[in-house]
Amino acid sequence: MPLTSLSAARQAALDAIAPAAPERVRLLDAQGRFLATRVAASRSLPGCDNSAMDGWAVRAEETQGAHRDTPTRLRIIDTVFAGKLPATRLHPGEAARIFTGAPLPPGADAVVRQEAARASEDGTCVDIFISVPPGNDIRRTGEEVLTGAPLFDAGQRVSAAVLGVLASLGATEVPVRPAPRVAVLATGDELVPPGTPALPHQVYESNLVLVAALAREAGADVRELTRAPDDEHALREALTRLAPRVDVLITTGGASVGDKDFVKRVLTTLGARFFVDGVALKPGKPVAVARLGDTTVVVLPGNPGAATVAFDQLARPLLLKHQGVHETRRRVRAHLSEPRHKQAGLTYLITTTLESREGHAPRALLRPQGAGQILQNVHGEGWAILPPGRADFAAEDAVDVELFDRPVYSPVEPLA
Ligand SMILES: Nc1nc2c(c(=O)[nH]1)N[C@H]1C(S)=C(S)[C@@H](COP(=O)(O)OP(=O)(O)OC[C@H]3O[C@@H](n4cnc5c(N)ncnc54)[C@H](O)[C@@H]3O)O[C@H]1N2
Ligand code: MOO
Repeated sequence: MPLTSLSAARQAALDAIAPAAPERVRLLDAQGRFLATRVAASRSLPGCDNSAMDGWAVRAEETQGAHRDTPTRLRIIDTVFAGKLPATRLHPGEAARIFTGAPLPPGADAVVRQEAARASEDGTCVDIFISVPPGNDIRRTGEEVLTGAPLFDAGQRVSAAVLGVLASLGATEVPVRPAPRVAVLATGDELVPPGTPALPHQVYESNLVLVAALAREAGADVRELTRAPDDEHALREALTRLAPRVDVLITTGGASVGDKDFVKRVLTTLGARFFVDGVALKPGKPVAVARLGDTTVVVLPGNPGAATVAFDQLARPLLLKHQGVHETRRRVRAHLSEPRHKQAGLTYLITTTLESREGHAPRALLRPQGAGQILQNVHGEGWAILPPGRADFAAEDAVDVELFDRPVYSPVEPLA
C-alpha cells in the first residue's frame, strides 16, 4: 500500500483534534494565545477631543497674525488637567491653560504649545506668539478608532500591541482558546539523561527538550516530560498514565519497524484509533497520529531531525487547530544550488538558506541534513520542498521553499 502523502496526512491529522471551547482569561495571561471571538471597539479612542501638548487652548482665528513682536493677548479663564472636565466654555478673547491629554474646553478649537506663549506675571493673561490653524495639536474623538468599529478577528494572536489596545478599551479579560496541555514521552533504552556522564556510544536524551520547546512555540502548555524504556509494559503504563492528563501526548522514538519499536503496537492494544500511520515524507516517515480516549497522540520518530520535521508538518498544525487557528506559511520559489537524487515516492523537506540574486529568483542552498541531525535547522531559513513523483532534480531546478520566518538578530556590539 503506498504511504499517505504529506498533504493527505496533514488533513487526516487535523481530523484528530477539534478547537477547544473558548475561555476568558486576564489580559496578561492571554499573551501569545489566539482570540476566540472578534473584538470591536467598546469606546472611541480617544474618548473625547483633547490636547496633544502642554500649552493653551484657544480659538484659532484669534491667533491669526500673532507674532513674537505682535502677540495676541488672551484672558486666562481656566486650567484643565488630564482626567478633569473643563469648568467653563471659552469665549472670544479667552484662553485656558491645558495639559497633554486634557479635554478641550467647548469653544476652543486649537492648542498652542507653551513654548510659543508666555503668561503675564500676575497669571491673568497669556501672550500667544504664533498663529495656529483650527485643530492644531488636538487629538480628535475617535481619531484612532470609533465605538463599534471592528478591531480584531477571531484567531488574532494576542501580542503586546493587541494587549495594549484591549487595556486602553478598559478590558480586563479577553476570550481566547485555551493552550493545549501537552505531555512528551521519550522512549529508548539507549538514552542517557543530560547532566549525567555518557560514553561515546550512548546518546543524550534530547528530544524532550526539543519537542517541548517546539510545542511551546506552537502555543502549548507543556505539563509533563517523561522517559520510558523500550519495554511494552513500561510504555503501556506511561501512556495510560499521561494520556488522560493532557490534550495532546507526543511520543518520540520506537516509531519504526525495529524489534524494540513498541509505541504503535502498545497504542493499538490500548484501543487507539489511528488517523495517520506513516507518511511519504523524509525525514519523518514513521510519524503517526492517533486518538486514545479524548487525547490526541502524535508518535514522532526518534531521530531528532525526523522528529523536528514531523512535528513541524503534523503536530504544529494540530496544536494550532486546538487553539482555533490555521497557519498559512509563506513560500518562495527558489532554484536549487545543486542536483539531488531522492526516493521518487516521498516528499523531501531539506533545510535551506536562501541567497538572493539580482533580477532572479533566489538560490536555495541545501544544508547537509540527516534524519538524526538538527544543527542545520538553527541556521536554516526554510524547508526546500522536493515533491513526490520525481527522483532527480538538477541544479537550478525551481522548487518551493516554505519559510521559517524567524527574525534575524545580531549582537549589539561587535564580538571581540
Ligand atoms: N528497516 C527499517 N528501518 C528503519 C525504517 C524503515 O522504514 N525500515 N525507518 C527509519 C526511519 S525513516 C526513521 S526516522 C527511524 C526512526 O525510528 P524510531 O522512531 O523507531 O527511532 P529510534 O529507533 O528509537 O531512534 C532513532 C535514532 O534516534 C535517536 N533517538 C531516539 N530518541 C532520542 C531522544 N529522545 N533523544 C535523542 N536521540 C534520540 C536514537 O538514539 C537513534 O539513533 O527508523 C529508521 N529505521
Ligand atoms: O524519518 Mo526517517 O529517515 O525519514 O528519518
